[in-house]
Amino acid sequence: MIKIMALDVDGTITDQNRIICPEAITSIKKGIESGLQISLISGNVIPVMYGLKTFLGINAPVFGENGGIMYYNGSIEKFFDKTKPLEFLEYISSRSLATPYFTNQWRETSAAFSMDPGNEAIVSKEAEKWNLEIVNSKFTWHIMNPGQNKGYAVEILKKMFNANWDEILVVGDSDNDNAMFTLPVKKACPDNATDSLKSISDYVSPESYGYEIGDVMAKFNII
Ligand SMILES: O=C(O)COP(=O)(O)O
Repeated sequence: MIKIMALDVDGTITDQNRIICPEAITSIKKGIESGLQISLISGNVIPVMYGLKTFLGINAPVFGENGGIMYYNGSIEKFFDKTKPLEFLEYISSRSLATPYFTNQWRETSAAFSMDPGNEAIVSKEAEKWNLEIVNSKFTWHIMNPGQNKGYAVEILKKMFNANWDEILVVGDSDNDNAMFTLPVKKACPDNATDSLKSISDYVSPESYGYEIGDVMAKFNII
């Protein structure tokens, strides 16, 4: 039986323009009413996650910056530091390889940027030299510390709610969701997910951009 459902945000409960899907909100509400713990794990910043948790009535902790920071029970917990990601961002920006993203003013554990697709290989190589990780959410590139990823957040949820791996269901659509899909949890994705996530999912919904949430819940006998 599924006890915890961890959802990515952008592209999973929203469309390509980040507009939240009303059907996803309804499904989340039904899931919570049926006794499920629902968490959101995003690359986005913690003030946004705090807003989503508050206004959608999310009951479990929410995570920002790909698992680097958590909001729960009125407090924020930071698991990583932003010093090195910011130094790296300064370095690649000074070489005109990247443009810092305005949301960095609210980031506490990582840094975000945009870049020309032609720069991806060189920036990845540089990040490796700096012992940092870069990942793309399809919306933003993120610079993170080693071990900072959405899988780290799922492990925190597992401990917090004393769940077995097979009692956790993750749903995501893009590369920054890979780390939670490599855990021995149940995995589902919308039809708009990357081929790599689809290939390792237990269930690929025919629905996309938030419409899959209700379908996935029905598939796993949640609602
Ligand atoms: O990169 C972002 O800000 C959003 O990322 P998400 O797909 O993890 O929600």
